Amino acid sequence: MIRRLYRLWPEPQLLGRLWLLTATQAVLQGLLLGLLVPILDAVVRPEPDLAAATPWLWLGAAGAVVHAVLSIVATPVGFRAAGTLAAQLRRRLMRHVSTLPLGWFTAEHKARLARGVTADVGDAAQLAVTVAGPAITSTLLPATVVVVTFAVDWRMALLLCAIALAALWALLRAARIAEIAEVELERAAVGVAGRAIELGQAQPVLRAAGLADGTPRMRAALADHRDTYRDGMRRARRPFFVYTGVVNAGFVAVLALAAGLVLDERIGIAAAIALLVLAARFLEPLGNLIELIGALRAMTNKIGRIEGLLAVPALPAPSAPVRTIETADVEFDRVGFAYPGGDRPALSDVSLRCRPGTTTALVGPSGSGKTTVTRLIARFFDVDAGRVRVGGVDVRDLDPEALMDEIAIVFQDVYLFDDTVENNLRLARPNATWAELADAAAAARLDEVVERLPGGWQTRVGEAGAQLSGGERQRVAIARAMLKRARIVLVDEASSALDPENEAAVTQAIANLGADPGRTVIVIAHRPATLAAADHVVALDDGRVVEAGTPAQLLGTDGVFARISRQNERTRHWRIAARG
Ligand SMILES: Nc1ncnc2c1ncn2[C@@H]1O[C@H](COP(=O)(O)OP(=O)(O)OP(=O)(O)O)[C@@H](O)[C@H]1O
Repeated sequence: MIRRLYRLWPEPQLLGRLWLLTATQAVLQGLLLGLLVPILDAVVRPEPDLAAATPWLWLGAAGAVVHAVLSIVATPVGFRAAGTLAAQLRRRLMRHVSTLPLGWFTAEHKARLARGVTADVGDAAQLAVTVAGPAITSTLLPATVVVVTFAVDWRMALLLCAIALAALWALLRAARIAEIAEVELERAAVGVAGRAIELGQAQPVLRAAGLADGTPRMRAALADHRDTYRDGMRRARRPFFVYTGVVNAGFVAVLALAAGLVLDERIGIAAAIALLVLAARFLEPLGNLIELIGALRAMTNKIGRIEGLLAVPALPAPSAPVRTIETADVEFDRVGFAYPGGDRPALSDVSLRCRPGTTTALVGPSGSGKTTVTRLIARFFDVDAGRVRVGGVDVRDLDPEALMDEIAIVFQDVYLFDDTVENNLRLARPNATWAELADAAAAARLDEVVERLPGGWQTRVGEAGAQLSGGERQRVAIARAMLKRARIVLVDEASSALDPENEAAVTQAIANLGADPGRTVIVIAHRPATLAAADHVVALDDGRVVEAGTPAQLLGTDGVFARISRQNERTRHWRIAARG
C-alpha cells in the first residue's frame, strides 16, 4: 500500500520526507521507552542510586527534545503536504488525460474523470498524510517496543510477538470485510448519483407526471444505499470486536506473565514496571490500527480508481512528429474503422478528398458514418485500416497539438462555459485583439447577437450557454473557429429546426467559413441551403461512400443525395404551408 501510494506521485519526495519524519518519531519513542529499564533499575530499589540513573535521564531528556523538534517540523510539513500532493497528482492526471484519444471521453468516462480529479485525488492526498502517518506510527512503535522488550525479557517479547500475530490476523479479516463494504457502498452511491442526474434532467416530465419528489427508481436507489450502509456497518462490527478482544486479552496475558515472572523471582519489580509500561505502549497504537483500517481500505479503493485512470492507454505518439503542414488538404485513403467494442465496422474502405477553399457536405442516413468521418480527421480514434491524411501527412505522424491547432469543431450541441461571451470566444485565442474579436463575430453573424444582449460582450452565457439559443451557440462556435484561424473546420449542423433568423445566420456563417481559400470546411449537412451551397457532396450509407460529386451532378441522379434533397424540398413546402 505504502509503495503504491509512493508510486502514484510524480514527485514523491515530499511524501517520503513526511513519512520518514513520522517513522523516525515512532522509532525514537520506542527507544526512549527502553531508557525506562536502566532508570527504574537504578531508582526502584531499597537504596535508590540517583547517580546511576542520571546519564540515562540526560539521554532521555535529549531524546525528548529531538522528538519535540521533529514534531514541530512535521506539523507544518503535514499541513502543507496535503494541498501540494493533491495539486501534484491533479497535474499528473490532467497531463495524462490530455494524451488520451478524444473518443475515450464518453459520458461515463467523463463522470469517472470528474470524480477522480476532484474527490479521489483530494481524499487520497489527505489520507496519505492523515492516515498513512498514524498507520506508520501504529506499526513501527509496537515493532520497536518488541525489539526493546527482547533486551529486558525474552518471554515477554515473545508474548508481544504472539499478540501482534493474533492482532494481524484479526486486522486482515476486518480489512477484507471493510473492503467489501466499501465496494458495495460505492456501487450503491453510483446508483443514487445516476438517479439524481435523471431526476434533474427529467424534471419537466416528472412534474407533468406528478413525480417531482422522486421516481420509484430514485426511492429504491436511496433505500438500497441506506440498507447497504447499515449492512456494511453490521458486518464490520464483528471483526472490530474480535480485534479489540485480542488486544484486551493480550493485556491480561501481559499482566499475568509479569506477575508470574515476579513471583518466580525471575525479574525484579523495576523490570516488571518497565515491562508493563512497554507493553502498554505496545498495545495502545496496536489498538488504534483498527480505527485506521476502514480509512486505509477507502484509500486503497481511491488509489485503485486513480491508477485506473492513469492506466488508460494514451494515443500512440509519433516517434518523429511532423509539426507543420503545408495545406489543409484532407484525404481518406481506403479507411476502415470499428469502434472499440463495436460489433461491425462504422466505416469500410472509405476514400474521399476535401481540398482547401472548398466546403464538403457529408450526407447519409442516420448511422451511416458521417460523424465517424469527422472524428477520425480530428484523431479522436485511430483507424484500423487505410490512412487519414491532413496536408498529405498521416494524422498518426502529426504532432497531436499541431493537429488540434489546425482543426476547429462546431458540434450540434455547442458547449459554452458559464462565463462572458468575450471569454468564451477568447478560448480560441486568448490574446486576440478587439478588432480580431469583432471581425470573427461579424463573420459568424455573432455581432447581431452581442448587440442584442443586455451586457454586450460582457454578458454571461449561463451554465453550458443556457442563455443563448442553439443557433446562437453555434454562431459562437463558428466565431471561435474564425478566431482560431483553424484551417480545417468540422461542422455538425443542427438537425433540429432553427428559427428562420438563426437558420439564415448559421448558413451564412458556414458560407463565410468556406470563403477562405486556405480553409477546408466539412459539414454534416442537414439543411437544404447548406447542401445547395456545398462545393462537393459525399454521400455515405452503411459506412461506405455511395456517391460523390457536386450538388448539381448528384441532383441529376437517383441517388441518396437527390432523395434527401427532394425530401428537404417537400418538408420546406410543408413548413411554408403550415405557417401560411
Ligand atoms: N461511440 C461509439 N461507440 C460504438 N459505436 C458507435 C459510436 N458512435 C457511433 N457508433 C456506431 O457507428 C456507426 C456510425 O455512426 P455515426 O455516428 O458515424 O453515424 P452518423 O451518420 O453520424 O449518424 P447520425 O446522423 O445519426 O449522427 C453507427 O452504427 C453507430 O451506431
